[in-house]
Amino acid sequence: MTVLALIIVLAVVAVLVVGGGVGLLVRSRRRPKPPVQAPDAPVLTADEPPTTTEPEDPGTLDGVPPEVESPAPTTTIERPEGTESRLVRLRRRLAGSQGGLGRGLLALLSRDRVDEDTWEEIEDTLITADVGVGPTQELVARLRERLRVEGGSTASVADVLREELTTLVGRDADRSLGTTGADGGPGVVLVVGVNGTGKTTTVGKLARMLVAEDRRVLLGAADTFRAAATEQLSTWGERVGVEVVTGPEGGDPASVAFDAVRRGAEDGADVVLVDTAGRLQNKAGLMDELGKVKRVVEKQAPVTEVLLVLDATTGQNGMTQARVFAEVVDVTGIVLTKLDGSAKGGIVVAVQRELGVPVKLVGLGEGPDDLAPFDPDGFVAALLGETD
Ligand SMILES: Nc1nc2c(ncn2[C@@H]2O[C@H](COP(=O)(O)OP(=O)(O)OP(=O)(O)O)[C@@H](O)[C@H]2O)c(=O)[nH]1
Repeated sequence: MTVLALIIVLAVVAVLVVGGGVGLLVRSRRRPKPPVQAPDAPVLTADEPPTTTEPEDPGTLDGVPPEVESPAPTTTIERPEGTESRLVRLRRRLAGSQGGLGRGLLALLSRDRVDEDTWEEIEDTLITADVGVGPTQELVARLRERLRVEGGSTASVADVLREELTTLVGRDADRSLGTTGADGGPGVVLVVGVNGTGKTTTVGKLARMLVAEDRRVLLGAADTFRAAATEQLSTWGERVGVEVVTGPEGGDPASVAFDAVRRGAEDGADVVLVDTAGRLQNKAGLMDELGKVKRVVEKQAPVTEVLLVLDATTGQNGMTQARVFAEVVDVTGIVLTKLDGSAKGGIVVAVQRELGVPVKLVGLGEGPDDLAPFDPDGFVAALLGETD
C-alpha cells in the first residue's frame, strides 16, 4: 500500500513536471520578444511604436508599408515632340475649339442683306467670345467700312474677315521667347501666375519644347507654397532628363530661384525656367514675393523673359488677375492655357490690349507636348475653322 502510494505520488509529480515544461515551452513561443532598448532609451508614449534593434520586415508592419527609400527608378528619357509636328496637330485642335467663332462671323457676314440686326449679332458673337468691347467695336467698324466699299462675294468677305481678324490679333508683335542669356550666361525665364492656371504644367511643357530644340534646360521649383507643385515639376524634369532645383515646402522662393540660376550658370545651361508661387491674397504680398525673386535672381543673371500664365476659361476673372500681375512685375509675354477647353479665343485679343504684351504661347491640352508658340495667321485660320 505504501509502495503503491509512493508510485502514485511519483507519477503525479512526473506528469506535473512534464506538463508544466510543455506549457512553459508553448508560452515562451507565443510571447513576443521584449524590445531591445538602449540603457538610456527614452520612455515611449502610447503613440510611438516601440523600436527594436532588429530590422523589421517592411511589408508587414500593421499592413502599412513603411516609408522605404527605394532605389531611383531607371527612367527612360523621353524625346519630346518637335515644333513642326506639334503645330500641325494643335492647329486642328484649335480649329475644333475656336472654329465656331470665325465660321459664325462668316455666316453672318455672308447673308444676302447685312442689316443693323446682323451687325448687332456680329457684335454679340465677338463679345461672347471674350474679344472685349473696345476691340469688338473697332473690328465691326472696320468690317462695315470695308464691306461697304469693297462689297462682294463670299470669298472676298472671307478674305476681309481674315485680314481684319489678323490685324486685330496683331501680326507685327515680337512673339519670340527671351531665352538667350547675355555674356555666356543662361537665359532666365520667370513663369508667374495664379495657382491652378496651369503654371507648373506650362513650365514642364516649355522645358520639353526647349529640349526638343536641343537647348540645355534647368528648372527652378520656386513655388515652395505647395509641395505638390515641386513634386510635379520634378516629374516633368525627370521625364526629359532635365535637372530641377527644389527647396523645402514653405521655404523662401527667392532663395530657390537664386540657387537654380546659379546652378544653371555653373553647369552651362542655356535656359533656366523658374516656376513661382502666385498667391494673390493681396497685391503688396505678391509684389514683395515676385519683386524679391526677380531682384535676387538678377544678382546672378538678367531675367530675359517674364511669362504670365492665364487660364483662357476664366474670362473676366483672368483679366483681373492679369492686371494685378502686370502691376507688380514687368510681364514680357503671355501664355494662354486651356484654349482647348474654351470657345472664348477672343481673350487673346482682350488680354494683349489690356497689358500691351503679346501672347507668346498657347496651351491646348493636358498632354506633355500640348503647348505651342502662338502664331496669329495660324490662330485666325483656326478661328475660321481651317485645319491646314
Ligand atoms: N485642358 C488643358 N488643361 C491644362 C492646360 N494646361 C494645364 N492644364 C491643366 O490644369 C491643371 C492645373 O495645372 P497646374 O500646372 O497644376 O497649375 P498651376 O498653376 O501650376 O497650379 P499649382 O501647381 O497649384 O501652382 C492641371 O490639371 C493641368 O493638366 C491646357 O492647356 N489645357
